Amino acid sequence: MAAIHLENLVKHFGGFSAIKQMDLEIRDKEFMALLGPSGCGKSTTMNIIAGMESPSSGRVLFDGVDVSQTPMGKRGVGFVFQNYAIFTHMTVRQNLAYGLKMRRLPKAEIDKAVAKVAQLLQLEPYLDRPAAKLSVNILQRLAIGRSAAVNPSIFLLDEPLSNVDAAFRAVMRTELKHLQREFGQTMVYVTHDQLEAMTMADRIAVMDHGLLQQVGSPLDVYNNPCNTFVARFLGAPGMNLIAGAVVEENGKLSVDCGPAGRSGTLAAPLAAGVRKAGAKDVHFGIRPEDLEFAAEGGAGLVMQVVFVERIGPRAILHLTAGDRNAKIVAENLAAVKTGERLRLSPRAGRIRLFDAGSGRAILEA
Ligand SMILES: Nc1ncnc2c1ncn2[C@@H]1O[C@H](COP(=O)(O)OP(=O)(O)OP(=O)(O)O)[C@@H](O)[C@H]1O
Repeated sequence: MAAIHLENLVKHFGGFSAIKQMDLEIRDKEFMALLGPSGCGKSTTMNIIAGMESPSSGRVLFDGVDVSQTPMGKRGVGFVFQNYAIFTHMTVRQNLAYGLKMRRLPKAEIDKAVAKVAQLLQLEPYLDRPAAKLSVNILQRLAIGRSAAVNPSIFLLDEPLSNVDAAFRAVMRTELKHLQREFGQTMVYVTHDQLEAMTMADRIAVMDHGLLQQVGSPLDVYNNPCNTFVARFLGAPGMNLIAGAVVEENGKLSVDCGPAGRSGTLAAPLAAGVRKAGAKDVHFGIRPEDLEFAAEGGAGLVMQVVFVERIGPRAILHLTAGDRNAKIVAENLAAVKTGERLRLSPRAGRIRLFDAGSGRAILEA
């Protein structure tokens, strides 16, 4: 068992609060990504879990036991940083065996563990090479392998792929997930790259300005962001958020998005949520892949194409209507031209509304 509980965590550096308040449960054997923009407090959180920093207040519990005062070396966590810490005077095999030797394990056991990690991380061809001669990609793979070899029940990785090239990063995303399944560790993974978080994590903890914004499965946080920060931060491009005002006509609610026009009638559960919240000024949220072309004369927003960004078979259309902006992502947009006016309607069930004042999502009722 290796569940982690961060309880009422706060961290100040002098007068600056890097973590304002944080409560987070990381389940045993879970792959949890800490995701957020630079400076939001991800590494500080990770360092507190590792024992490299102590919290200003609050507690860190491993399986219900308070480890807040336990020194790093006694916490039994593996840690891999952005900058690989490898002994360059040793071979790959010696690096992989290092932690196991320190634990004075029998040679046969060390050999077995090294062979397993080398196979999982595809380090077999390099085993007898000096680490000093390895490429950056392989060095980082070795850094991960060296920490994994001792099979810590908690494995912390802080931006481990940010220095490796894009193709290798894609390979490592799969390998890391595989490694975690194979070893059954609780893995906490710090990244500002949503693709890494979305592809590997069981759950994502989204942070901003030292505060936890939302925790959930990748699909849940993507589909149901709790506020406008999460809505914008996840997705490439992020969710469209078009300023609007709720209007009621014949007992039906829709959103008037000013120069972009009026949305269709809101579905009953969302309309009930708007009524319950008493929301008036809102952000009309729709993912760029959830805006479809609508028939002329029908309901929907009308916006003009200002830029067509082609990415292979897909394109991102940049749209505007007065001071309102939006983007669509779709395939087969070859015929669309800059300057064209498009009528757009959201895919059924995909509209999200956020209170304009607080930025919080308006939930269905
Ligand atoms: N030892 C320190 N002394 C003073 N300020 C610090 C210290 N460590 C971190 N900070 C500040 O705390 C804030 C959070 O830093 P942290 O490294 O946790 O952010 P992050 O989300 O991991 O971002 P990045 O990806 O850029 O490292 C930043 O503003 C940083 O400058």
